[in-house]
Amino acid sequence: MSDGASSPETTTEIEEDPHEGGFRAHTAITTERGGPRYGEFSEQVRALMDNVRYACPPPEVADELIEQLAAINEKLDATRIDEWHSPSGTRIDLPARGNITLPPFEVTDVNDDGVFATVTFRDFHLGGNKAAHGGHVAVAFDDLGGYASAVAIQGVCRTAYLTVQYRSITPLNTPLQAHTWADRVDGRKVFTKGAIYDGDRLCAEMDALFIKLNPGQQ
Ligand SMILES: CCCCCCCCCCCC(=O)SCCNC(=O)CCNC(=O)[C@H](O)C(C)(C)COP(=O)(O)OP(=O)(O)OC[C@H]1O[C@@H](n2cnc3c(N)ncnc32)[C@H](O)[C@@H]1OP(=O)(O)O
Repeated sequence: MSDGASSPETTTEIEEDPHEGGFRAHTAITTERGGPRYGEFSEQVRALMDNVRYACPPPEVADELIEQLAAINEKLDATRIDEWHSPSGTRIDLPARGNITLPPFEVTDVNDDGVFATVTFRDFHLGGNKAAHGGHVAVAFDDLGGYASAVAIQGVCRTAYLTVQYRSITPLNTPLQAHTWADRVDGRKVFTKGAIYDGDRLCAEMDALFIKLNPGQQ
């Protein structure tokens, strides 16, 4: 995130922050949870998913991998904590805030014109014929649109609807320019728009409504 970027109401430590409803009343922001190598850890998981998407392991390799993956999962299972304290989704120093379920993006600016980010769809986001799956494009819009809405209304929002116009192929493994912005705010409603470009070429557009949650709202 760029210096001086504005952000929704945030907190750097949530231990004292009351858990109000399904979302926190504040957006947790951290840079240290999970330790200094959490970014590398996340990237290894993404590389795993990239490889799995294209892998065709012979049976003896599958046998070996299943054992290794089972051991890894056992080790990871022992480190699980609750969602409010997990690094995933709060590490603003990492791609997609350290959330490996999102297409990795880096926020380059947040200002009065909205949120600007570079998003790169990976091999594991493949829809077909080297193009990103449309659902993953919507996921990127949901998170970056939610971010722009939260900044505009200074509070955590949930998506009421989100539509995507797929204008041209969204390529994989290519840094794309994403922009989301609040077009209009009406009470708790934030009408939000977005676009993803590959250079000058428009890949997809978003039209969405985000609603600011009331205190305690699920
Ligand atoms: C730095 C880190 C950043 C971090 C930034 C991180 C960003 C992450 C963003 C992720 C966002 C998600 O994925 S959220 C997950 C996906 N979304 C959901 O699960 C939401 C499920 N739906 C709901 O929970 C609910 O329906 C809500 C909260 C959306 C709305 O319910 P509500 O709060 O009771 O509000 P309600 O009274 O019904 O509606 C309020 C007003 O909105 C209108 N409205 C409500 N829904 C709709 C609709 N679909 N289409 C049109 N209009 C609607 C109503 O008519 C009303 O207008 P009026 O009468 O006032 O004029």
